Amino acid sequence: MNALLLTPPTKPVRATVALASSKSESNRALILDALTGFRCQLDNLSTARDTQTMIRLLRDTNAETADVLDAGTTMRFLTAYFALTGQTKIMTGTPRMCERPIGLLVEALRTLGAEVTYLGQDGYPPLQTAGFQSTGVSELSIRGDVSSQYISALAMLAPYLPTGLTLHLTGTLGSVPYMTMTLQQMAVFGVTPIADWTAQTITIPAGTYQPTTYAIESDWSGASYWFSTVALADDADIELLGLKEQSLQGDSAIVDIMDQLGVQATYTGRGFRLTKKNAATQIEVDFTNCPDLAQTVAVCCAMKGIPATFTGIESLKIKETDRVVAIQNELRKFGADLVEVVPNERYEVHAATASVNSEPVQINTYDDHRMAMAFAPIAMLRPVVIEEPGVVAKSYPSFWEDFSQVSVIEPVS
Ligand SMILES: O=C(O)C1=C[C@@H](OP(=O)(O)O)[C@@H](O)[C@H](O)C1
Ligand SMILES: C=C(OP(=O)(O)O)C(=O)O
Repeated sequence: MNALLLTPPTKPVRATVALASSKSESNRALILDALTGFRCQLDNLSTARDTQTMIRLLRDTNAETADVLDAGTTMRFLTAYFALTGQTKIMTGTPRMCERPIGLLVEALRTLGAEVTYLGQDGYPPLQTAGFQSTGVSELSIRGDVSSQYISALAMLAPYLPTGLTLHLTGTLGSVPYMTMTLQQMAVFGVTPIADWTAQTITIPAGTYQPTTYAIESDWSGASYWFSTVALADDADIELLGLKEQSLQGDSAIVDIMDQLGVQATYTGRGFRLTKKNAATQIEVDFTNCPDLAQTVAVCCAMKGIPATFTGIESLKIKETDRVVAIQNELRKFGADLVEVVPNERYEVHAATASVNSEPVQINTYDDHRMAMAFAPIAMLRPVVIEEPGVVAKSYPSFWEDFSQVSVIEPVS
């Protein structure tokens, strides 16, 4: 087995980290650029595999098949792109990707006039797009409580429909900042949608994106592991480069969450400096709008011994793995847990009980980059072995190189 042993620092933690840039912002910018005929200048595109896959698949116009691997945004955004631009393409991905639902998006694309056929199980990839003939539909309803990626995908393509599109979102909305990010990026590229979050409608006018220059910000989801590192270390001072004071990314919510877990974040003009402060004795967090932070915060609370109540984590079950189960399995190795107290609604994080100076604990990563990165900060307290560490390539390929600034890392078999 391929694994890394991470051991606790022997001196105060000091680091300056050039974070990976946001794969979410990058993947939107790439779709918008493609719709201008690739005439934009995109700066600081992410090195994340999800973004590199998007670049490759957009360029490879003659290929019959687009294999997105495990990239959710790439699957959802490209399905809408190929379907509504009338291209014939087989969309597929890893076995897990073929278990992640796409039925709501396909239904919407068919309503608009796209020909989409499932090649395996209905509602899931693989599928084939094969032409577009507008039905003239200019309004549709879609659930907003499964994945915001379906809505972002439709919104980005909507200006190219004959009369634009009004989306009526039903149910309790999740991941709203990701939709806002989409709409704000569309506006930068020259088409401005109007969202009414109370009425749960988004109106996108017909139009065309204009060539522009766009610079991608560093990734706040990737920043979260550094906040947790500071929260768990005895003495830490870390600067994260490339983050903006006002971000498009909802995961910048990590600043307020970690403020309660003992991390002071101060804007430096080129990013954020993280230092230590007093922590709360218990916390309550709703992850509806920032689901990718749940693993980071669960591990941090458990290891700091701060009891926490979590809501808004239902969508974790349909991500790279069932993240609720994965967190539970791995936290239990430390005597901690994530306990479902109200089914599908409310969870409690129970603190770790395992003593700190014992043998390394082996962490399974479930083909999920965030499992590897969320559990790594435990190395501030005790040795851990992270299995299949290469999973980080999905969003943050240089994570281990960066983490070697704060922990001794050695390969083990
Ligand atoms: O649009 C995006 O870039 C994303 C939206 C979120 O997914 P859901 O909308 O499925 O929650 C998030 O978890 C994912 O990592 C990236
Ligand atoms: C859920 C994630 O990504 P995606 O849905 O794009 O695969 C993630 O990066 O945590």
